[in-house]
Amino acid sequence: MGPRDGLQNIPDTVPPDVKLGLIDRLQATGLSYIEVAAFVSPKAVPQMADAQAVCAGLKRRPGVSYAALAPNVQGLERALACGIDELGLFTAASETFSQHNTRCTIDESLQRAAAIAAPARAAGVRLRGYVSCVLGCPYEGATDPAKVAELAAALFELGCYEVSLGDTIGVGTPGKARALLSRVRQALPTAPLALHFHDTYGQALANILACLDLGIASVDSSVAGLGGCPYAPGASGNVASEDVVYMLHGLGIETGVDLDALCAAGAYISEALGRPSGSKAGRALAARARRG
Ligand SMILES: CC(C)(COP(=O)([O-])OP(=O)([O-])OC[C@H]1O[C@@H](n2cnc3c(N)ncnc32)[C@H](O)[C@@H]1OP(=O)([O-])[O-])[C@@H](O)C(=O)NCCC(=O)NCCSC(=O)C[C@@](C)(O)CC(=O)[O-]
Repeated sequence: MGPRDGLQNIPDTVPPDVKLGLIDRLQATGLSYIEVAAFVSPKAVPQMADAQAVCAGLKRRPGVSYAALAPNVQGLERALACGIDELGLFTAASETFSQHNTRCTIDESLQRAAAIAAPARAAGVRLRGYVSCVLGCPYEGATDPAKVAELAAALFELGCYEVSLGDTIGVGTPGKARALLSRVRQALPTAPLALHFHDTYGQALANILACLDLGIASVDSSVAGLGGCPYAPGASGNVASEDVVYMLHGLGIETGVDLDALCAAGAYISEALGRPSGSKAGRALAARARRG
């Protein structure tokens, strides 16, 4: 998620060549999915205004899928013109968040997603779904798990190959995350679900660990722990990719990702942004490398 969720909330403009430098380094790690941009309104998210330039500058590698978000047909058209591989369709399990994030109701967000889905699939673009606020909303508080299950099912109906469940503000704890996923699993026993945890309360890794045995093979993360939605006040970044990979490798789970190369990507973007990396594993491995 680094080049998209990771950067969308950064107030200073990050030039396209810095974003492309990050994408180059991420694709060298063995990652097979990189969310590179969002074809959203530049008034809503100014940092994503250069989505076209970023896509035009990609040095594509075989085996890597380059993805972007699109909230409406205008976003679809811009994305298709850029030859994007995958589009992210997004909705939220909270009416108030939906209004803040996309200026429409939840139903309208699904109608917009439906208007994108058929032409995108006809153009050979894969679809990935997102449900935001699955464990809590910054405006409405607790979320009804049944609503999350209903929205995930609706996104699969539209042809998404996978739906990502987003704890947008990072309020989830392992017990609640597991209970939510168990509830969604009742409705969608075999559906390919992904987890998307923000780490606001330091619970993201624990949440992932608590959910791994419920049929999860896909975890969203941002290198250096960057990220946050501009319409989720107080939320911090995604779980750091380096920390997730360190944990999974420690569990003996193969990811295909080179952790040292991932740490180098995290160090690159942290230096470019002039801030310390939000990844504990990234910082520890860098310190160990300096000690020799
Ligand atoms: C949905 C809208 C467009 C509605 O915004 P709106 O203002 O209601 O849209 P509109 O149709 O009335 O158009 C207003 C202006 O925006 C332009 N416009 C309209 N659409 C586009 C487009 N696609 N690309 C470029 N320009 C666009 C349109 O052309 C017009 O320009 P004007 O005539 O004023 O110059 C807006 O609210 C929006 O773009 N929202 C996206 C917000 C966003 O990107 N949020 C972050 C991503 S979601 C997230 O981070 C959560 C996630 C996925 O990571 C998971 C999790 O953590 O939970």
